[in-house]
Amino acid sequence: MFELKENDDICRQAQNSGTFYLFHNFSPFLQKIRGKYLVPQINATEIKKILEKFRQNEQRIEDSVLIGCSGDCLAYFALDLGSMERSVLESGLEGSFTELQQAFFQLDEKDTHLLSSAQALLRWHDNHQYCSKTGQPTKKNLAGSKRVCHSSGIIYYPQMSPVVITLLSDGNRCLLVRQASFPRGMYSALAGFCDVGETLEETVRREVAEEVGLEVDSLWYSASQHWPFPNSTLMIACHAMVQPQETEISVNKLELEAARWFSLDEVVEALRRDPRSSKQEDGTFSVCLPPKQAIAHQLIQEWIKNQLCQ
Ligand SMILES: NC(=O)c1ccc[n+]([C@@H]2O[C@H](COP(=O)([O-])OP(=O)(O)OC[C@H]3O[C@@H](n4cnc5c(N)ncnc54)[C@H](O)[C@@H]3O)[C@@H](O)[C@H]2O)c1
Ligand SMILES: [Mg+2]
Repeated sequence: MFELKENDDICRQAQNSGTFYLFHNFSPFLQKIRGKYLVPQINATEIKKILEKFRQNEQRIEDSVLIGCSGDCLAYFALDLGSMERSVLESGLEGSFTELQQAFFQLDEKDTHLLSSAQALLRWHDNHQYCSKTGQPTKKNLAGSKRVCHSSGIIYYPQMSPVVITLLSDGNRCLLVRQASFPRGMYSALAGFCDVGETLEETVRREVAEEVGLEVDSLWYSASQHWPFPNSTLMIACHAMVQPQETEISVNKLELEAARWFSLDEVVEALRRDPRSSKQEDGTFSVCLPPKQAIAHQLIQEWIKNQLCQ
């Protein structure tokens, strides 16, 4: 990856043997076969044919960005054809440009990872076309790993915002929260963006105090994931404990709609429930939890495992 990022000539060669994922205004090109989404992988020759068919300059392939590399050094690229007519492209390519969020939870792990990195990188380039100091256009290197303002020499690198997500426990129960924007009935672990200069531990303690008014006693790291919604974040997942005698919650209603402690049985039952069928006969929604693709799900699974091992 380093050579591909740093050397435009090597990257150009890799484009000729690489695999491309197409987007249109940040929506990936997908095919739906027997109810399942497939992510077509297109090679450089096919991309050039598509560009030729739609009377686009072959050079447009150089607008693509590098999003990864396979074990046997096959490079993956993403190309956004947003300036072209969407419906014409779709009928020519026999598939459709689908909102990432719509397909995300039905795709294979490798595809979700590549498509979310691709969308984040394409968005970053779209938002950084001008130097914020000089106002002059910036130019991307071939791989898309940076943009340079040739007037000031400033180099811009793609960024993600760090977010901590914490599953809080009092030893017997775990704390789950919901924002008004979550799907009905859905509860998740408590999340918050890192402030500049903060350590992850400080963010966990501050967010827990701000959102539910509790004091974290101890915490430990679990895992991380890139999360593309609504913008590119690096989710850093932690477990944390409060003292069992200090569990009274004070919900910050500006940030959360609700927060409460859940027993092991309640969590196990909620995890079994399909979020799509959590609506009850009286119109209310049963508690449901994030799907397996979200790191919150992994934290909850780990907590259950720990409780069962006690
Ligand atoms: N993958 C998962 O399992 C999972 C679960 C829960 C939340 N999340 C994600 O975590 C993210 C953060 O959670 P939250 O909304 O509770 O955060 P939060 O508690 O920090 O509240 C969001 C507010 O923080 C401010 N903010 C500070 N820095 C920001 C930045 N860089 N970008 C946007 N807003 C910023 C804004 O005022 C925003 O309204 C969300 O984007 C959400 O999608 C992911
Ligand atoms: Mg939050």
